[in-house]
This record gives sequence, C-alpha cells and structure tokens, in this order.
Amino acid sequence: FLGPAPGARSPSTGRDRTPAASCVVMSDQQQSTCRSSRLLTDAPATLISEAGREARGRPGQGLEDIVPLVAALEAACKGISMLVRRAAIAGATGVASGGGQNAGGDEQKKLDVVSNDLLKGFLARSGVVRVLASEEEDEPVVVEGNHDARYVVVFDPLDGSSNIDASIPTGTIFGVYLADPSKSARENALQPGNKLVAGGYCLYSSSTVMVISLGEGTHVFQLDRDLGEFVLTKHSIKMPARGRSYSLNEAREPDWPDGLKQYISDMKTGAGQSGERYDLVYVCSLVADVHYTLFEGGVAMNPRSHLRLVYEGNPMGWVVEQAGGRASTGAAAMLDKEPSDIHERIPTFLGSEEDILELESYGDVQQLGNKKYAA
Ligand SMILES: O=P(O)(O)OC[C@H]1O[C@](O)(COP(=O)(O)O)[C@@H](O)[C@@H]1O
Repeated sequence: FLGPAPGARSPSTGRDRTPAASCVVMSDQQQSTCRSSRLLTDAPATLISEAGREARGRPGQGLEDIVPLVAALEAACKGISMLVRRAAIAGATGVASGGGQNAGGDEQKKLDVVSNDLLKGFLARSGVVRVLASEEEDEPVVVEGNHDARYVVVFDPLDGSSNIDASIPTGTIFGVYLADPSKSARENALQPGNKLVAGGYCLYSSSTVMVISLGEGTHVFQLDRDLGEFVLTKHSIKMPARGRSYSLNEAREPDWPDGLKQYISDMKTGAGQSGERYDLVYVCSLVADVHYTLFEGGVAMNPRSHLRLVYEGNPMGWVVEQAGGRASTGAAAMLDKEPSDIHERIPTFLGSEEDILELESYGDVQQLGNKKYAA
C-alpha cells in the first residue's frame, strides 16, 4: 500500500487524503485506475439504449414499441428490487392479508401482491400493452384504453417468494408476445413460447441483474444503483454446451420415475456421457437456479408438474435457447408446446444442449401426477 496513511490530512488543504478503502492497491498505476473506475468517465450501454439499438436494427420484427415496454419492465424491477431489500424493515414480509391464495392455489405473500401491482401499473401506463397476464391473477385482462396496443405481457411478479422471509434470492419473470386484436385476452396469452418477441427475468440477489432477449441473443444488465440504470455487463452470452452440475429438489427422489433416478445416479457417479461426476447446486428459487445454469452450464429442472408453462417455463426457456441452450418438458421441446390453460403446469428441464439431449435419452424423466408436498 503506497498511499497516505489512513486519516492523513493534506498539508495545504487540511482535507482527508485517505484513498477509499476499495482503492487500497499495490501500485500508483493500479490506484489511479481504481479511482477513475469509480467515476463515470464513459457513457455505458444501458438496457434502454440497447433495446433501442436492437429495435432500430431489426425493423418489421414487432420491436417497434419495445423501448417503452422495456422501460416499464425496468421501472417495475427497480421498484421490486427496492421492496425486496427493505421488506423486513418495512414490515412487508409474511403472508398477504386474508392469508390469500393465488389462481394457482399457492399461498400469496405480501410482496407477491405489491410486486404484481407494480408490474401491472408500470406496464399499463406504458401505453404499448394490450393484454396483461399475471401468475397472481385468475384471468388475463385487456388494459383499459390500450385496445390498439401492440403487446401481450405474461409475468410471474416474484418467483421464489415462498423463501423471501429467509432472504433467499428471488426474481421476476416476463414474456412478451404480439397481440391479435381479433382475439380475447385469454387467447392472446395462450401463445406457445416460439412466438415470443421478448422475454427474460430480473434476479434480486447480491446484485440486481436483468437477463433479456429480444430475439437475437441473450444479454445481461446489472443495476448500477449510483447511476440508476441497468448497465450492459454481458452481450450475447453463450451457455457452455455441457456443464458439470444439476439442480433439482433431490429430496423428492423416492417419487421420481426410473429414467430420472438413473440419470441423476449416472451424473453423480460419472457414468454419463461426459464421464465427469456432477455437482448438485439447488437454491429452490427458479430464477437463481437457471441464472447459475446459464453461466455454468448443466441442467436446472423441476421434474414434477409444478412450474407454469406460460409464466415461468416459456420465458425462462426462451432466454436459455437464445443463449444456445435447450428448453424441454423432458419429452418434447418446451417452446413448441401449445398451452392448453393459462395456469398449466409442466415438468421443466432447462440447460446446456448436450446435457438436455442426454437427459431426454433416458426416456421417462417426468414425475407425472403432480404429487403435493407440504413445503
Ligand atoms: O417444491 P419444488 O417442486 O421443489 O418447487 C420449487 C420451485 O417452486 C418455485 O418456488 C416456484 O413456485 P411458485 O411459482 O409457487 O413461487 C421455484 O422458484 C422453485 O424452483
């Protein structure tokens, strides 16, 4: 450490000359790089600037009104990020008043309700959303005054909220389709994943990260709280073709079908195609588990019919496929599946292409019957 001693004062000004703790480094050059990296010397690429650039570069592909839509998603996710961080302080943890359940029969947390309201509010005000469909609501709705608007947005406002009181990472998941004004709100929301024009998620963890695809690659933006913007940190990420980990609730093993039991056993012992022994990484929060898998490769899965095709499976699968991975129901390509119901639940397998192909080759990997568990 070559700088002045902590607490040292400049002889001429008397001001504190101690460098910021994070800039305590080994050389003058490193110190000056460290200090300047804390200043805004270059205008970074932001979520909004990149969305505008992609929309202009791909005319005629339904992205004409995407910037106000992305701005609304961004505003909502910033708000939810703040809520999640402050929930315990603000007394916003716990079950929603009345101990309510959502349309899917899950217990609703206070934060589920507030996050849902925030998303609906920002999206409706964007003026470009015709239909809103939320996992927390019974039915999709047409936004009043927006009958001519271009988009349908499906979303899970706060996935993993059952863990929120323990400060475990959570996320917002969203998918965007083109609206057909001749169809009902419900029909508009029942589109297969291969018709998405945009989709992604926001992860609320040690940092707040937005991962999004507008149909040409998957990009990662991190919320810079000083700047108040999501800043591009990774453009067009590529999932490893194969990973070294799997992610699922292993306590359910006695209820698995034989194909899945064999697959996991082979991954543990190195008897699979790669010959490697895999690790288990499971947070029990879909966004966090898929985010890890997106970067490290492998498979994130929920073999029972628990996750919703429309609100969770398709948008997450879209991001994974746009990064070169594969989204599967264990029996078929997830994004090609026509949803039969707005709250339809399906077995979900998202991951590296080689890992998912290998998993599918085991045959019966879906835990059918939707057994209920207490937790
Ligand atoms: O109980 P399981 O089957 O392990 O499911 C855990 C999964 O449920 C989720 O909490 C989603 O459920 P909710 O949509 O009801 O919040 C995921 O985040 C997580 O991956």
